[in-house]
Parts: sequence; C-alpha cells; structure tokens
Amino acid sequence: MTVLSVNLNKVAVLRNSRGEDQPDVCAAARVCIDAGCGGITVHPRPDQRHIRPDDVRALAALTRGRVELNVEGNPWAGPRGSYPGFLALVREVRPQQVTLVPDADAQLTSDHGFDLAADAARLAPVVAELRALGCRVSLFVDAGASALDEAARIGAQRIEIYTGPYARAFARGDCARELALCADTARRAQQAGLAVNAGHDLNQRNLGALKQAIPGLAEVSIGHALIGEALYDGLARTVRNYLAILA
Ligand SMILES: CC(=O)[C@@H](O)[C@H](O)COP(=O)(O)O
Ligand SMILES: NCC(=O)COP(=O)(O)O
Repeated sequence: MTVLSVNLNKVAVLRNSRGEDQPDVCAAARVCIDAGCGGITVHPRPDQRHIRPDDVRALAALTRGRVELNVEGNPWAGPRGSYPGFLALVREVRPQQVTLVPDADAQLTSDHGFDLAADAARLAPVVAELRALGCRVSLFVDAGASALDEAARIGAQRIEIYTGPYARAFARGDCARELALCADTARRAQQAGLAVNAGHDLNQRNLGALKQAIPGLAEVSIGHALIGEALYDGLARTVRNYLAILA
C-alpha cells in the first residue's frame, strides 16, 4: 500500500493572500482525512509564505492518532521573525515523520535533494535528535542520487525521491529515462534498508506510472496539483481519485 499524504501548503497560500483565516487549513485537512488520505504534509518555510508555525501546531493536534503528519524543511533554517526555526518547531510538535530538505530560505520551491556523500556528516546529529524525539526521518534526494547507504548509516529510515524532473519529462512525453532513474534509486535505497517516499509535481496523470515503476513505494506527498485539481472537482473527490490510482 502506498500512503497518500496531502500537502496543504497551497491552501495556506490562498488564505494568506487575504490576511485572514479562510480557507481554513485544518478544515481542508479534515476533508482529506475523511476522504481516506493516510497523511498530511506541510512544508513551513522561514518566510511563512504559506504554512505558519501555528498551522503546524494545529495540524499536529488534529492528526494525532488519526493519520501521519509529515513536516518538511531545512533543518538549518533558523529563527526568522515569528518563525521559530525548523528544528525548534519539530521539537515542539514531534510529527510522525520529518522530511529533511536542503532548500535555501527564499527558494521558490524545492528543486534538489541532499548530496549524501557530502551532507551525511552534518545530517547525522540532526537525524539522531529527530529519532530520539520519536520522529521517522526521511531525506529528500534526487533521482540518481549516490551514497544512499550513507542515509541508512546515519539512521534515516526513508528517502523521498524528488520527482520534479520525472514530472517535467512526463509532461514532455519522454519520461522513460527519468522513470528508470527513480526506479533504480528506489531499488538501491531498499537494498540499503531504506523505505522509499516520492514527491514533487506529482499529479493524476503521472502518478500511476511512478507507482508501477517503484514496487513497495511507501508514500507520496502531493500538494500543488491536488489542490489545483480540487478547484474543479472538489477536495474529497480529488483525494479519492488519487487513492484510486494508488490502490
Ligand atoms: C519537498 C517538496 O518537494 C515539497 O515540499 C514541495 O517543494 C512543496 O513546497 P512548496 O509548496 O513550498 O512549493
Ligand atoms: N514532498 C512533496 C510535496 O509535499 C508536495 O509537492 P507538490 O505536489 O506541491 O509539488
């Protein structure tokens, strides 16, 4: 079974555009959970362009005992204004899963994963602390990444394969190479003892082929396309459409 974790960043984008409290991120989470998703994902960024620390706190309370909360971000993103820093926030809410992502503070969106050979040493104490807090730790990596055994060696339990290049290739109609890279990366990670998540720019068109190519795919986190599609079809129906693709 592949868990669908719905990323709600874009609900917060819409809310923040008017500076008030609608649409409500927690109400959206409830709809997704009631429709059968297995997780909620958020990626609080230091500039608080979408998900804010209070959203993470509220979603932690809402999801506890129901579905997984996956919090993504750069562990070295420090305090900025009312943003307490990524690690301070996850220490406080202790989500079931933390996905570490090497994004710069003002990056438009995630566009690359860790270089595990170079980054493992400084990731190691962060991973150890998160494990001690009871969080599962996943590391965001590019398809084709090397040194996956380093992720396992420092205690990470999963990788998340960055699927942006696959999604772009799929849209161009020539995704065979990118799909093979994702599949090979997943196979090497599984051989190293890691479970495999995937995410970024996945949608109802490109998800099925990825799911077929990666036996044992543990989780996909999907936000941008899913929230966009929900404008036409409704949030609950859209979540159910994704679940049907993953079934
Ligand atoms: C790690 C990852 O791929 C996602 O978190 C994605 O980048 C969504 O973040 P934004 O919604 O801020 O673009
Ligand atoms: N980890 C990927 C994620 O949470 C959602 O990415 P996207 O679907 O918004 O591109």
